[in-house]
Amino acid sequence: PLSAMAPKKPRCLPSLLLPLLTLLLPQADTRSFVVDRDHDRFLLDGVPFRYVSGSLHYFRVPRVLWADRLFKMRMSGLNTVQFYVPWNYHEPEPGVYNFHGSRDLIAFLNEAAIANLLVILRPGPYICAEWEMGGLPAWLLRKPKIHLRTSDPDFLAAVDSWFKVLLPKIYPWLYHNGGNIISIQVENEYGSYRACDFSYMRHLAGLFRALLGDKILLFTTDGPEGLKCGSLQGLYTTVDFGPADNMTKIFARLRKYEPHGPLVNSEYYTGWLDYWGQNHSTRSIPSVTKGLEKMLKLGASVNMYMFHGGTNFGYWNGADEKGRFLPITTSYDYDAPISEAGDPTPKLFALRDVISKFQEIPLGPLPPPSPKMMLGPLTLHLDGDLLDFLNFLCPQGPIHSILPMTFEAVKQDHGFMLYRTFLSYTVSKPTRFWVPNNRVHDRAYVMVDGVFHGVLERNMKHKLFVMGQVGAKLDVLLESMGRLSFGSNSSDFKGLLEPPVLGQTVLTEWLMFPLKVDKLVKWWFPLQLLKKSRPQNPSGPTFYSTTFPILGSSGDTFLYLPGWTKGQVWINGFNLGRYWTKRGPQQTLYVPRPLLYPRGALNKITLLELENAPPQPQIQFLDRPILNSTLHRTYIYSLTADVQSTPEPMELSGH
Ligand SMILES: CCCC/N=C1\SC[C@@H]2[C@H](O)[C@H](O)[C@@H](O)CN12
Repeated sequence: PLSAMAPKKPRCLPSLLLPLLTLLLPQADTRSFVVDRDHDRFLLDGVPFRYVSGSLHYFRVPRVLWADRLFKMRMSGLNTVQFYVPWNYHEPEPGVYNFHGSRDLIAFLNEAAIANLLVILRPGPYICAEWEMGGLPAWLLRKPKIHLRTSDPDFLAAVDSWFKVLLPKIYPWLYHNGGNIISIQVENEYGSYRACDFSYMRHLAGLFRALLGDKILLFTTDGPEGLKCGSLQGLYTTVDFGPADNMTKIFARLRKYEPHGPLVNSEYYTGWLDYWGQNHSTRSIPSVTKGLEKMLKLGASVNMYMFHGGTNFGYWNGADEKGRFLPITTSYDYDAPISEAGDPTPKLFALRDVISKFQEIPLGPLPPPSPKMMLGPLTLHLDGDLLDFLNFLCPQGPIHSILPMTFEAVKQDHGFMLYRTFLSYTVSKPTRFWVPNNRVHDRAYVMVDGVFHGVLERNMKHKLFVMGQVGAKLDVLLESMGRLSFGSNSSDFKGLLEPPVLGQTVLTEWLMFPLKVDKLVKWWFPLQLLKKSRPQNPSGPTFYSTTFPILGSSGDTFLYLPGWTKGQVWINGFNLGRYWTKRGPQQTLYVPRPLLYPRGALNKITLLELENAPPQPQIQFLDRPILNSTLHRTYIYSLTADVQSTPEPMELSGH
């Protein structure tokens, strides 16, 4: 692997010069990155070194765009890139590993080296990151009593097995071995987790040492309140905080754990995350640049979280729990210096100016924003109700159980599962259908004989009433909105976690259909030819699609779905992510140009609308994002709120 900092060996040197040059180059045996406690600094190859780093998550950026983003980070004056390794992204099933394509971690390390960036690696096993289950694989929950992030033997066995695959892969990339990885984080903000299990942290530290040797710098990161349970003897202690926090107080608290050595902020927040149904988060440029300058003046090493946020494609978003369940949006723009579409922002140039006061900035301009494309409006045709395709979505047929089973119990990790039962008596008047104790995880779309009746949602007190003849099909489509990635003191199982109740009758005898929606959407066969010819419902889970060519010049674009409610989008079979136009604040989905076929070829877009499509099922592609639809009021009310006091439904302001 290429070393990020050693000068590149020039090619075809006269043979007599090569030995001399080799003497000048830092070789693997003289390469080092260490803490100099006598002078409160890092040393790189024996020379004082301070990293100015930025976070970029390869798992949130298509591989073909990695080099572009890393180059822009280097040109911004950064000398290091920090990123997580999500366990669930690479081990989809126990013992099944995927390091190909946009999961090719080694290729990303090499791209960082080519961009002349050192690497701070954060392999977890838990990473938080607003990522599904904080990076832990959902299949861990197939053992329902497992205690995540503790010395639970089942959890440690899975962790050991994973790290015995991952860590040997990165060993050659450690800086002292000739690579660009200068330090590695153990766990993530462990001090914020209730367990405070030092046996677990010691196990991880021992495992990392056993597999990576004793030269690599291992560290921990915690918020200021988490240092007690998050730090560990032998691991360098670092903190995270943002522009509004009291840096003096926090660094003073850090000094109680690291009396000597460089001050490090491993996550200096340049922006913040967004939740569906909440306002878009931003951090002002003056506040962010002021904090960075103050830290650099102190001689601290800093990683800016995020420098480029990217996108939660597919079902990969995580969620928080702050009195209620708050799923993270598809966009992870994070109001970061490099926008979700990879464009330098004013915040980047302002930060670059600050960095230039402390270290050399690469000469040359930042690339301009990428070309953007507008298209449409396009009219989609209705392919059919989701129920029309049940045999194709669940070819192996349903699983029967007296009580409903969770996603994890049937080994469905993400997406959707249909729960079906039959009315054992005629319900002749509107009767409440509900799930006790808020055990809908996370959204349930209710149909009676295929007719959509409404939605039940986690942490919501929706009232839903149904009627039907004896023997009528009662279908409940469950959607997982992403597992808790932070703050969870319990495992976030998905599905109907308790049997629903109709009136006063607990409903039993269920069929579970795990749905392979992504497989069906990828099918070349036009969906509408598969459906039974019957009148379609005006609402409820329904597939729409169309094909379209790009006639003019192509470019990045932003899918806009005015009038649609909530659903999932695929472009040319790629799962672009969730949309929730009705709830916001995100109104558009970023479509990277490489996903689109160039002139002449037909592109295909497929929507699974879960509630209600607009009268005219049209979509557009805009040349700019809409991430901050102002929410006057929201539907969000917690389980304990009195329904009567709930504010009026939200209206989205236009832009
Ligand atoms: C008060 C915030 C505590 C949760 N920590 C957060 S929210 C945004 C970031 C990312 O999740 C990051 O992965 C965490 O390590 C720290 N952090």
